[in-house]
Amino acid sequence: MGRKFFVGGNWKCNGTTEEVKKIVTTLNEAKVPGEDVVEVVVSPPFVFLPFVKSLLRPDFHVSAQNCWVRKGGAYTGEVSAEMLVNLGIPWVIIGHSERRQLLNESNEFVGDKVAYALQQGLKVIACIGETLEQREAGTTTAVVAEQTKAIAAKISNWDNVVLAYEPVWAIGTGKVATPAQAQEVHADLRKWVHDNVSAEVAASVRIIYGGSAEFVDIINAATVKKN
Ligand SMILES: O=C[C@H](O)COP(=O)(O)O
Repeated sequence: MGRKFFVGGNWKCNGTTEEVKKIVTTLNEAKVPGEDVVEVVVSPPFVFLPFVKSLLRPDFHVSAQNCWVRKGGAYTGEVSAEMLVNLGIPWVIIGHSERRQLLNESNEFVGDKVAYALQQGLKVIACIGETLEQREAGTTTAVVAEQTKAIAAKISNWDNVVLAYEPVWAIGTGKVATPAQAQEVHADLRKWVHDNVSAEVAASVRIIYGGSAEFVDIINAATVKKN
């Protein structure tokens, strides 16, 4: 069977109760293929998670944007994987470039977080991606391989992992990666997983593009082409 499509929305540190309500109302009215074809996951800030979960249609799911690296305890300001499980939150984003860059989360720390979240029963959207400097230096493949290696070193079961390729130069910059650029890195990544994890995981793991994207009106594009 082919890999199921995956669509995610990271709301980052944005929103008010009113805005969240509006977005969820819009999402609830959206027409999408069934859950057997595409998984739809939205990732509001922690404080809105239970609220969004309670309003969101049941075929769409919620994700946290982060969680603590180990069991909860005296870690002021943190939210543990156990708490997310307790709230019925199925997904968590780990290793987003904003956390890697602004909060100095290292590859190793991200690997530990992914492993701990998976152990607790969460599904993980693990983010990787290169900076503009790294791309221009021709090290994109090596950088994403190194980031993936740090995760692979800590986990043995990839069933609940989605790899999100998020080029840092195409996040909040107004720049977007072309489909060909994203596809090239995805292919390299899948090859890395094949050679370093297993052929089975390489065939089954979902790799998604998570940088900014250009809106393409497929229906209009098809009409123009037809005419
Ligand atoms: O997690 C999503 C990416 O960081 C894309 O963010 P952006 O659409 O704000 O550039």
